[in-house]
Amino acid sequence: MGGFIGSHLCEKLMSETPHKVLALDVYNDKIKHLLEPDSLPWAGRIQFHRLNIKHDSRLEGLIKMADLVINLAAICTPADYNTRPLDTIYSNFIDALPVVKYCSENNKRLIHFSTCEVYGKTIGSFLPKDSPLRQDPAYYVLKEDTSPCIFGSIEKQRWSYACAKQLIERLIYAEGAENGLEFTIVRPFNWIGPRMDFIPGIDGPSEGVPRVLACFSNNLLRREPLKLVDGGESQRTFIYIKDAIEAVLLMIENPDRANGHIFNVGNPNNEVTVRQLAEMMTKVYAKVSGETVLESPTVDVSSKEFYGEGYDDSDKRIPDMTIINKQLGWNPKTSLWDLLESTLTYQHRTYAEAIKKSIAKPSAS
Ligand SMILES: NC(=O)c1ccc[n+]([C@@H]2O[C@H](COP(=O)([O-])OP(=O)(O)OC[C@H]3O[C@@H](n4cnc5c(N)ncnc54)[C@H](O)[C@@H]3O)[C@@H](O)[C@H]2O)c1
Ligand SMILES: O=c1ccn([C@@H]2O[C@H](COP(=O)(O)OP(=O)(O)O[C@H]3OC[C@@H](O)[C@H](O)[C@H]3O)[C@@H](O)[C@H]2O)c(=O)[nH]1
Repeated sequence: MGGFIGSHLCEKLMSETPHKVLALDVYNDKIKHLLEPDSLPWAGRIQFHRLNIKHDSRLEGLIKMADLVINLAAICTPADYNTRPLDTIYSNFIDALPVVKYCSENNKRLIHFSTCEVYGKTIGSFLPKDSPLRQDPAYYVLKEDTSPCIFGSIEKQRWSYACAKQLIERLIYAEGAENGLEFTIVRPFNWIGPRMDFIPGIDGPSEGVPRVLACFSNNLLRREPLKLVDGGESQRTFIYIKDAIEAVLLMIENPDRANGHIFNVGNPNNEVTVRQLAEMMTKVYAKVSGETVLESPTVDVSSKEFYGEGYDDSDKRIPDMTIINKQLGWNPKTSLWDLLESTLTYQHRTYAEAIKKSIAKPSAS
């Protein structure tokens, strides 16, 4: 609950609902503004417990106290999947097991965060480059109940994350089928917004590689070219975190319509290639910061150089919205331009000064 999505969810639950939250995480920096000072209107409704779900005897007791458990804890940055595959698999599968078990044994409802990466690559990506079928949505739109999960070979350790998430989904589904666990599985499609990940060298390790929004924000803030991995040809649909949180709230408030379902949560109207994302972020950042655009705003880099051996990629990710639309009547609202404008305004306000200072006064090595 102390990460990017968790912080936005806590904010929503505090400001718009009467719910109480027991927030568990190893860090609380992103929810500090909700915990202090004691005079906040929701003081007493949110409690933070610093614990690692991997090994903490307090976990079962805390689950017993709750009506609903939301599991967001995971390693979920692609730079880790091929470089720390063991940690990635343990985090996304093994460490989630006690949460599922305690929910099942204590008859607690569980909302578990999976990922759109469980779909892997599209069927269309295996067709010849010039095949007209590549234009047919049947070959690329991702549907919860019919699309297959297509991963690369075992050497492509990129898929360690997707595979672990798939197995925990199957386990939760089986707990539902065999033991009556009440569950909802969420598959987020590139949720982005303020507080996502970290800016290397400012509030995270200098050598760290966060997800694309933070990588590109860091480049823009430092006036460096944005790095396009393997030409930036992969496609993604990006959704504003605040739109996505509305969907999670509907799941929380409507158990009868959400239980037993797997939901894609994304914005099919916001599709771009990574290259187009870089171009748009460059324009938006110039607008919100008042700074000029570099002569060469992007630079190509190979995935081996950027992520190391064993990287692979999802080619295209368009969520089918039929199930979430039917069950919860939810639709995303914010355009990519608008969500980048508010997010990059936040990035500029939060980090520009700190970056300037760090450049002027490099830390002693
Ligand atoms: N942001 C997205 O677009 C996206 C997309 C697909 C899936 N997801 C999934 O949503 C969930 C949340 O993602 P996020 O974007 O907020 O990432 P995040 O890294 O900001 O949040 C994850 C949080 O989990 C905590 N955590 C990790 N392991 C823990 C442990 N063993 N014990 C206690 N806390 C632990 C981390 O400290 C962090 O605060 C993850 O399960 C992720 O796989 C997110
Ligand atoms: O600096 C960069 C960073 C990233 N990229 C590219 O941008 C694309 C998006 O990268 P992200 O880091 O946002 O991560 P991905 O979309 O590949 O995966 C994410 O998807 C859903 C979640 O489960 C996870 O948060 C993560 O696995 C990839 O094609 C990546 O290669 C760049 O071209 N340059």
